[in-house]
Amino acid sequence: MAQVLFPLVLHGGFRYLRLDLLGPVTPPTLLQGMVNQMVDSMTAMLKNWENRIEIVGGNAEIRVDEDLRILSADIISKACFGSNYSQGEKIFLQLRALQKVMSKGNIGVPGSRYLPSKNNREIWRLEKEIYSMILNVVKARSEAKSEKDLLQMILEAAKNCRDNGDLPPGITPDKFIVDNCKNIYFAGHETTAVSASWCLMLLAAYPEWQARVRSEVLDICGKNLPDADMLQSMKTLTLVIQETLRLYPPVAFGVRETLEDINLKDIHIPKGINIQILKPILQQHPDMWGPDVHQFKPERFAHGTIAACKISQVFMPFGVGPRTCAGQHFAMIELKVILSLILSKFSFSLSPKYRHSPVFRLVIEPEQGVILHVKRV
Ligand code: HEM
Repeated sequence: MAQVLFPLVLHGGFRYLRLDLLGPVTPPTLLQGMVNQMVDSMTAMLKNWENRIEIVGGNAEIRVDEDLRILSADIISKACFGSNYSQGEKIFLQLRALQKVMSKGNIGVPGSRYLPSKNNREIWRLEKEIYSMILNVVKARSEAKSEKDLLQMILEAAKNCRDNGDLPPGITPDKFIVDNCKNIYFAGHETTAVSASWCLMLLAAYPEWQARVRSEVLDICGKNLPDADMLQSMKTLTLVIQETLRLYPPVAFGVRETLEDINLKDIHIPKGINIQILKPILQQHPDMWGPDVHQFKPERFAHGTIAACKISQVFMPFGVGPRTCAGQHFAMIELKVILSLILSKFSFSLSPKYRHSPVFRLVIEPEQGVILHVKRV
Protein backbone atom coordinates (compact mmCIF):
# COMPACT_ATOMS: atom_id res chain seq x y z
CA MET A 1 0.00 0.00 0.00
CA ALA A 2 2.87 2.40 0.78
CA GLN A 3 4.07 2.05 -2.81
CA VAL A 4 0.58 2.78 -4.04
CA LEU A 5 0.13 6.02 -2.14
CA PHE A 6 3.39 7.82 -2.61
CA PRO A 7 3.48 8.44 -6.39
CA LEU A 8 0.10 10.18 -6.19
CA VAL A 9 -0.64 13.79 -5.35
CA LEU A 10 -3.69 15.65 -4.21
CA HIS A 11 -6.22 16.50 -6.87
CA GLY A 12 -7.80 19.92 -6.45
CA GLY A 13 -6.10 22.93 -7.93
CA PHE A 14 -7.79 25.39 -5.57
CA ARG A 15 -5.57 24.42 -2.67
CA TYR A 16 -2.40 25.97 -3.95
CA LEU A 17 -0.48 26.71 -0.81
CA ARG A 18 -0.31 25.01 2.49
CA LEU A 19 -0.98 26.72 5.76
CA ASP A 20 -0.83 24.60 8.93
CA LEU A 21 -3.37 25.60 11.54
CA LEU A 22 -1.89 24.99 14.99
CA GLY A 23 0.96 22.53 14.90
CA PRO A 24 3.84 21.39 17.05
CA VAL A 25 5.54 24.77 16.53
CA THR A 26 2.55 26.94 17.47
CA PRO A 27 3.57 29.50 20.13
CA PRO A 28 2.16 28.40 23.53
CA THR A 29 0.29 31.70 24.03
CA LEU A 30 -1.55 31.34 20.71
CA LEU A 31 -2.39 27.71 21.52
CA GLN A 32 -3.62 28.59 25.01
CA GLY A 33 -5.65 31.50 23.58
CA MET A 34 -7.41 29.11 21.19
CA VAL A 35 -8.09 26.61 23.99
CA ASN A 36 -9.60 29.42 26.12
CA GLN A 37 -11.82 30.46 23.21
CA MET A 38 -12.98 26.87 22.69
CA VAL A 39 -13.77 26.50 26.40
CA ASP A 40 -15.65 29.79 26.22
CA SER A 41 -17.70 28.59 23.24
CA MET A 42 -18.76 25.53 25.25
CA THR A 43 -20.41 27.61 27.99
CA ALA A 44 -23.76 28.12 26.26
CA MET A 45 -24.19 24.46 25.32
CA LEU A 46 -23.20 23.16 28.77
CA LYS A 47 -25.58 25.63 30.47
CA ASN A 48 -28.38 24.59 28.11
CA TRP A 49 -27.85 20.89 28.94
CA GLU A 50 -27.76 21.66 32.68
CA ASN A 51 -31.05 23.54 32.42
CA ARG A 52 -32.70 20.75 30.49
CA ILE A 53 -31.53 18.21 33.09
CA GLU A 54 -32.85 20.40 35.90
CA ILE A 55 -36.25 20.80 34.24
CA VAL A 56 -36.79 17.03 33.99
CA GLY A 57 -35.08 16.40 37.34
CA GLY A 58 -32.74 13.64 36.14
CA ASN A 59 -32.17 12.21 32.69
CA ALA A 60 -32.68 14.67 29.83
CA GLU A 61 -33.09 13.35 26.31
CA ILE A 62 -30.73 15.36 24.08
CA ARG A 63 -30.03 15.12 20.36
CA VAL A 64 -26.34 15.95 20.72
CA ASP A 65 -25.27 16.06 17.05
CA GLU A 66 -27.33 19.20 16.37
CA ASP A 67 -25.88 21.02 19.39
CA LEU A 68 -22.36 19.96 18.42
CA ARG A 69 -22.79 21.32 14.89
CA ILE A 70 -23.76 24.75 16.27
CA LEU A 71 -20.88 24.59 18.75
CA SER A 72 -18.31 23.70 16.11
CA ALA A 73 -19.47 26.57 13.86
CA ASP A 74 -19.06 28.93 16.80
CA ILE A 75 -15.56 27.59 17.60
CA ILE A 76 -14.33 27.85 14.02
CA SER A 77 -15.78 31.37 13.57
CA LYS A 78 -14.05 32.60 16.73
CA ALA A 79 -10.76 30.87 15.91
CA CYS A 80 -10.76 32.25 12.40
CA PHE A 81 -12.05 35.76 12.94
CA GLY A 82 -11.18 36.56 16.59
CA SER A 83 -12.77 39.83 17.64
CA ASN A 84 -14.38 40.15 14.18
CA TYR A 85 -16.28 37.06 15.16
CA SER A 86 -19.80 38.41 14.66
CA GLN A 87 -19.01 39.32 11.03
CA GLY A 88 -17.30 35.91 10.82
CA GLU A 89 -20.50 34.17 11.88
CA LYS A 90 -22.43 35.96 9.13
CA ILE A 91 -19.80 34.92 6.60
CA PHE A 92 -20.00 31.32 7.74
CA LEU A 93 -23.80 31.40 7.51
CA GLN A 94 -23.45 32.44 3.88
CA LEU A 95 -20.84 29.74 3.33
CA ARG A 96 -23.25 27.19 4.74
CA ALA A 97 -25.91 28.44 2.31
CA LEU A 98 -23.35 28.13 -0.49
CA GLN A 99 -22.51 24.57 0.58
CA LYS A 100 -26.22 23.66 0.44
CA VAL A 101 -26.75 25.16 -3.02
CA MET A 102 -23.55 23.54 -4.31
CA SER A 103 -24.55 20.09 -3.03
CA LYS A 104 -27.69 20.30 -5.23
CA GLY A 105 -25.41 21.04 -8.18
CA ASN A 106 -24.33 19.73 -11.52
CA ILE A 107 -21.86 17.07 -10.46
CA GLY A 108 -20.40 15.14 -13.37
CA VAL A 109 -21.76 17.12 -16.33
CA PRO A 110 -18.74 18.83 -17.92
CA GLY A 111 -19.06 22.60 -18.27
CA SER A 112 -22.50 22.78 -16.63
CA ARG A 113 -21.23 24.93 -13.78
CA TYR A 114 -20.78 27.77 -16.29
CA LEU A 115 -24.43 27.72 -17.46
CA PRO A 116 -26.65 30.52 -16.06
CA SER A 117 -29.09 28.10 -14.38
CA LYS A 118 -31.05 29.20 -11.29
CA ASN A 119 -28.74 27.17 -9.05
CA ASN A 120 -25.56 28.55 -10.65
CA ARG A 121 -26.82 32.13 -10.43
CA GLU A 122 -27.44 31.61 -6.70
CA ILE A 123 -23.93 30.15 -6.32
CA TRP A 124 -22.37 33.14 -8.12
CA ARG A 125 -24.41 35.61 -6.03
CA LEU A 126 -23.35 33.97 -2.76
CA GLU A 127 -19.70 33.72 -3.85
CA LYS A 128 -19.62 37.41 -4.71
CA GLU A 129 -21.23 38.37 -1.42
CA ILE A 130 -18.89 36.15 0.62
CA TYR A 131 -15.86 37.52 -1.22
CA SER A 132 -16.68 41.12 -0.36
CA MET A 133 -17.73 40.28 3.24
CA ILE A 134 -14.37 38.60 3.89
CA LEU A 135 -12.45 41.47 2.32
CA ASN A 136 -14.38 43.97 4.47
CA VAL A 137 -13.23 42.14 7.61
CA VAL A 138 -9.67 42.10 6.25
CA LYS A 139 -9.82 45.84 5.59
CA ALA A 140 -11.11 46.55 9.11
CA ARG A 141 -8.37 44.30 10.43
CA SER A 142 -5.53 46.07 8.65
CA GLU A 143 -6.72 49.35 10.19
CA ALA A 144 -6.77 47.86 13.71
CA LYS A 145 -4.08 46.25 15.90
CA SER A 146 -3.15 42.80 14.56
CA GLU A 147 -4.48 39.82 16.49
CA LYS A 148 -3.34 36.23 16.71
CA ASP A 149 -6.10 34.23 15.09
CA LEU A 150 -6.32 32.09 11.97
CA LEU A 151 -7.27 35.07 9.82
CA GLN A 152 -4.08 36.82 10.94
CA MET A 153 -2.06 33.72 10.02
CA ILE A 154 -3.70 33.72 6.57
CA LEU A 155 -2.98 37.45 6.12
CA GLU A 156 0.67 36.96 7.04
CA ALA A 157 0.97 33.96 4.70
CA ALA A 158 -0.62 35.97 1.86
CA LYS A 159 1.87 38.79 2.43
CA ASN A 160 4.88 36.41 2.54
CA CYS A 161 3.73 34.62 -0.60
CA ARG A 162 3.28 37.91 -2.44
CA ASP A 163 6.68 39.22 -1.28
CA ASN A 164 8.44 35.97 -2.25
CA GLY A 165 6.60 35.65 -5.56
CA ASP A 166 5.05 32.33 -4.42
CA LEU A 167 1.48 33.01 -5.53
CA PRO A 168 0.51 30.97 -8.59
CA PRO A 169 -0.22 32.92 -11.80
CA GLY A 170 -3.62 34.62 -11.72
CA ILE A 171 -4.01 34.27 -7.95
CA THR A 172 -4.14 37.61 -6.16
CA PRO A 173 -3.42 37.94 -2.42
CA ASP A 174 -7.15 38.75 -1.94
CA LYS A 175 -8.19 35.54 -3.63
CA PHE A 176 -5.64 33.62 -1.55
CA ILE A 177 -7.18 35.06 1.63
CA VAL A 178 -10.79 34.43 0.62
CA ASP A 179 -10.14 30.87 -0.56
CA ASN A 180 -8.29 29.97 2.62
CA CYS A 181 -11.13 31.30 4.79
CA LYS A 182 -13.58 29.21 2.77
CA ASN A 183 -11.31 26.17 3.04
CA ILE A 184 -11.12 26.42 6.79
CA TYR A 185 -14.89 26.57 7.10
CA PHE A 186 -15.66 23.74 4.68
CA ALA A 187 -12.83 21.54 5.95
CA GLY A 188 -13.11 22.20 9.67
CA HIS A 189 -16.73 22.55 10.62
CA GLU A 190 -18.80 19.41 9.96
CA THR A 191 -15.77 17.11 10.30
CA THR A 192 -15.13 17.97 13.93
CA ALA A 193 -18.82 18.13 14.88
CA VAL A 194 -19.53 14.72 13.44
CA SER A 195 -16.41 13.19 15.07
CA ALA A 196 -17.51 14.50 18.48
CA SER A 197 -21.00 13.02 17.89
CA TRP A 198 -19.61 9.57 17.06
CA CYS A 199 -17.27 9.73 20.08
CA LEU A 200 -20.21 10.45 22.39
CA MET A 201 -22.26 7.68 20.78
CA LEU A 202 -19.45 5.15 21.33
CA LEU A 203 -18.77 6.31 24.90
CA ALA A 204 -22.51 5.95 25.59
CA ALA A 205 -22.47 2.43 24.14
CA TYR A 206 -19.33 1.47 26.11
CA PRO A 207 -19.86 2.77 29.67
CA GLU A 208 -16.60 1.20 30.91
CA TRP A 209 -14.64 3.43 28.49
CA GLN A 210 -16.78 6.42 29.42
CA ALA A 211 -15.87 5.84 33.10
CA ARG A 212 -12.14 5.40 32.27
CA VAL A 213 -11.93 8.61 30.26
CA ARG A 214 -13.95 10.58 32.83
CA SER A 215 -11.65 9.43 35.60
CA GLU A 216 -8.61 10.48 33.52
CA VAL A 217 -10.13 13.91 32.88
CA LEU A 218 -11.00 14.44 36.56
CA ASP A 219 -7.52 13.26 37.67
CA ILE A 220 -5.84 15.71 35.30
CA CYS A 221 -8.13 18.74 35.61
CA GLY A 222 -9.57 18.40 39.10
CA LYS A 223 -12.04 21.26 39.38
CA ASN A 224 -10.18 23.41 36.83
CA LEU A 225 -11.03 24.07 33.22
CA PRO A 226 -8.75 22.22 30.79
CA ASP A 227 -5.68 24.05 29.49
CA ALA A 228 -3.33 23.14 26.63
CA ASP A 229 -0.94 21.11 28.85
CA MET A 230 -3.76 19.19 30.48
CA LEU A 231 -5.23 18.30 27.07
CA GLN A 232 -1.83 17.04 26.00
CA SER A 233 -1.77 14.57 28.92
CA MET A 234 -5.17 13.03 28.19
CA LYS A 235 -3.85 9.79 26.68
CA THR A 236 -6.93 7.60 27.15
CA LEU A 237 -9.11 10.25 25.54
CA THR A 238 -6.68 10.32 22.58
CA LEU A 239 -7.08 6.54 22.15
CA VAL A 240 -10.87 6.89 22.15
CA ILE A 241 -10.75 9.65 19.52
CA GLN A 242 -8.38 7.63 17.31
CA GLU A 243 -10.58 4.54 17.53
CA THR A 244 -13.65 6.64 16.70
CA LEU A 245 -11.90 8.14 13.67
CA ARG A 246 -10.93 4.62 12.58
CA LEU A 247 -14.51 3.32 12.74
CA TYR A 248 -16.20 6.51 11.49
CA PRO A 249 -13.72 8.50 9.39
CA PRO A 250 -15.66 11.72 8.66
CA VAL A 251 -13.90 12.19 5.32
CA ALA A 252 -14.66 8.85 3.68
CA PHE A 253 -12.59 9.22 0.50
CA GLY A 254 -8.99 10.12 -0.11
CA VAL A 255 -8.67 11.42 -3.66
CA ARG A 256 -5.41 11.42 -5.61
CA GLU A 257 -4.63 12.06 -9.27
CA THR A 258 -1.95 10.02 -11.03
CA LEU A 259 0.88 12.26 -12.26
CA GLU A 260 2.23 9.52 -14.50
CA ASP A 261 1.13 6.10 -15.80
CA ILE A 262 1.41 3.57 -13.00
CA ASN A 263 0.73 -0.13 -12.46
CA LEU A 264 -0.99 -1.24 -9.30
CA LYS A 265 -0.26 -4.97 -9.39
CA ASP A 266 -1.90 -5.98 -12.70
CA ILE A 267 -4.07 -2.86 -13.04
CA HIS A 268 -2.71 -0.22 -15.38
CA ILE A 269 -3.72 3.34 -14.45
CA PRO A 270 -2.95 6.07 -16.99
CA LYS A 271 -1.71 9.54 -16.06
CA GLY A 272 -4.44 12.03 -15.10
CA ILE A 273 -6.90 9.57 -13.53
CA ASN A 274 -8.53 10.31 -10.18
CA ILE A 275 -8.19 7.47 -7.70
CA GLN A 276 -10.61 7.38 -4.79
CA ILE A 277 -9.30 5.61 -1.72
CA LEU A 278 -12.19 4.38 0.40
CA LYS A 279 -11.11 4.79 4.03
CA PRO A 280 -13.83 2.77 5.79
CA ILE A 281 -12.60 -0.32 3.88
CA LEU A 282 -8.91 0.21 4.69
CA GLN A 283 -9.59 1.15 8.29
CA GLN A 284 -11.78 -1.90 8.85
CA HIS A 285 -9.86 -4.54 6.94
CA PRO A 286 -9.26 -7.69 9.02
CA ASP A 287 -5.97 -8.41 7.20
CA MET A 288 -4.65 -5.07 8.44
CA TRP A 289 -6.17 -4.83 11.92
CA GLY A 290 -6.94 -8.41 12.96
CA PRO A 291 -10.18 -10.33 13.54
CA ASP A 292 -11.48 -7.80 16.13
CA VAL A 293 -11.46 -5.07 13.46
CA HIS A 294 -15.17 -4.22 13.80
CA GLN A 295 -15.05 -3.90 17.57
CA PHE A 296 -14.56 -0.66 19.48
CA LYS A 297 -11.18 -1.26 21.13
CA PRO A 298 -9.34 2.00 21.78
CA GLU A 299 -6.50 0.06 23.42
CA ARG A 300 -5.35 -1.08 19.97
CA PHE A 301 -3.74 2.39 19.63
CA ALA A 302 -2.00 2.23 23.04
CA HIS A 303 1.42 1.68 21.40
CA GLY A 304 0.85 4.00 18.44
CA THR A 305 -0.59 3.49 14.96
CA ILE A 306 2.41 1.48 13.80
CA ALA A 307 1.65 -1.20 16.39
CA ALA A 308 -2.13 -0.96 15.82
CA CYS A 309 -2.16 -2.25 12.23
CA LYS A 310 0.10 -4.00 9.72
CA ILE A 311 0.67 -0.93 7.51
CA SER A 312 0.29 2.27 9.47
CA GLN A 313 -0.65 4.36 6.38
CA VAL A 314 -4.01 2.60 6.17
CA PHE A 315 -5.06 4.65 9.22
CA MET A 316 -5.70 7.92 7.45
CA PRO A 317 -8.58 9.91 8.98
CA PHE A 318 -6.59 13.08 8.30
CA GLY A 319 -5.18 11.89 4.97
CA VAL A 320 -1.59 10.96 4.14
CA GLY A 321 1.37 12.59 2.43
CA PRO A 322 2.28 16.23 2.01
CA ARG A 323 -1.35 17.44 1.87
CA THR A 324 -2.67 15.90 5.08
CA CYS A 325 -5.27 17.87 7.01
CA ALA A 326 -3.84 21.27 7.88
CA GLY A 327 -6.21 21.50 10.83
CA GLN A 328 -5.56 18.11 12.44
CA HIS A 329 -3.91 19.53 15.58
CA PHE A 330 -6.67 22.09 15.84
CA ALA A 331 -9.27 19.31 15.46
CA MET A 332 -7.67 17.09 18.11
CA ILE A 333 -7.51 19.98 20.57
CA GLU A 334 -11.10 20.94 19.83
CA LEU A 335 -12.33 17.36 20.26
CA LYS A 336 -10.47 17.05 23.56
CA VAL A 337 -11.89 20.32 24.87
CA ILE A 338 -15.45 19.31 23.93
CA LEU A 339 -15.26 15.74 25.24
CA SER A 340 -13.34 16.51 28.43
CA LEU A 341 -15.79 19.23 29.46
CA ILE A 342 -18.84 17.08 28.69
CA LEU A 343 -17.37 14.08 30.53
CA SER A 344 -16.45 16.13 33.58
CA LYS A 345 -20.03 17.37 33.97
CA PHE A 346 -22.33 14.69 32.59
CA SER A 347 -22.76 10.97 32.27
CA PHE A 348 -24.80 9.62 29.39
CA SER A 349 -26.27 6.53 27.77
CA LEU A 350 -27.96 5.80 24.44
CA SER A 351 -31.63 6.73 24.33
CA PRO A 352 -33.96 3.90 23.22
CA LYS A 353 -34.85 6.31 20.40
CA TYR A 354 -31.30 6.15 19.00
CA ARG A 355 -31.19 4.46 15.60
CA HIS A 356 -27.74 3.59 14.29
CA SER A 357 -27.79 5.21 10.87
CA PRO A 358 -24.36 6.17 9.50
CA VAL A 359 -24.85 7.74 6.09
CA PHE A 360 -22.40 9.16 3.58
CA ARG A 361 -23.18 12.76 2.69
CA LEU A 362 -20.28 15.20 2.52
CA VAL A 363 -19.07 13.45 5.68
CA ILE A 364 -20.10 10.15 7.30
CA GLU A 365 -22.82 11.35 9.64
CA PRO A 366 -25.60 9.88 11.80
CA GLU A 367 -28.64 10.30 9.55
CA GLN A 368 -31.12 10.06 12.42
CA GLY A 369 -28.94 11.89 14.89
CA VAL A 370 -27.27 10.83 18.13
CA ILE A 371 -29.89 10.88 20.88
CA LEU A 372 -28.60 10.42 24.42
CA HIS A 373 -29.97 10.31 27.93
CA VAL A 374 -27.82 12.81 29.82
CA LYS A 375 -27.56 13.45 33.58
CA ARG A 376 -25.20 15.32 35.91
CA VAL A 377 -22.27 13.30 37.32
C1 HEM B 1 -11.87 15.41 12.90
C2 HEM B 1 -11.78 16.49 12.14
C3 HEM B 1 -11.14 16.53 10.78
C4 HEM B 1 -10.89 15.52 9.87
C5 HEM B 1 -11.21 14.04 10.03
C6 HEM B 1 -10.24 16.12 8.73
C7 HEM B 1 -9.83 15.41 7.60
C8 HEM B 1 -9.21 15.98 6.52
C9 HEM B 1 -8.79 15.26 5.35
C10 HEM B 1 -8.95 13.75 5.13
C11 HEM B 1 -8.20 16.14 4.49
C12 HEM B 1 -7.61 15.83 3.11
C13 HEM B 1 -6.19 15.33 3.30
C14 HEM B 1 -5.64 14.58 2.12
O1 HEM B 1 -6.18 14.67 1.02
O2 HEM B 1 -4.65 13.83 2.31
C15 HEM B 1 -8.26 17.45 5.12
C16 HEM B 1 -7.75 18.60 4.56
C17 HEM B 1 -7.80 19.83 5.17
N1 HEM B 1 -8.32 20.12 6.42
FE1 HEM B 1 -9.12 18.79 7.70
N2 HEM B 1 -10.11 17.47 8.94
C18 HEM B 1 -10.63 17.75 10.17
C19 HEM B 1 -10.68 19.01 10.77
C20 HEM B 1 -10.17 20.15 10.25
C21 HEM B 1 -10.19 21.46 10.90
C22 HEM B 1 -10.77 21.73 12.29
C23 HEM B 1 -9.63 22.35 10.03
C24 HEM B 1 -9.39 23.83 10.21
C25 HEM B 1 -9.32 24.44 11.38
C26 HEM B 1 -9.23 21.62 8.84
C27 HEM B 1 -8.59 22.18 7.76
C28 HEM B 1 -8.18 21.47 6.64
C29 HEM B 1 -7.52 22.09 5.50
C30 HEM B 1 -7.18 23.58 5.34
C31 HEM B 1 -7.28 21.06 4.59
C32 HEM B 1 -6.56 21.20 3.22
C33 HEM B 1 -5.08 20.87 3.42
C34 HEM B 1 -4.24 20.96 2.15
O3 HEM B 1 -4.77 20.86 1.05
O4 HEM B 1 -3.00 21.12 2.26
N3 HEM B 1 -9.57 20.29 9.01
N4 HEM B 1 -8.87 17.31 6.35
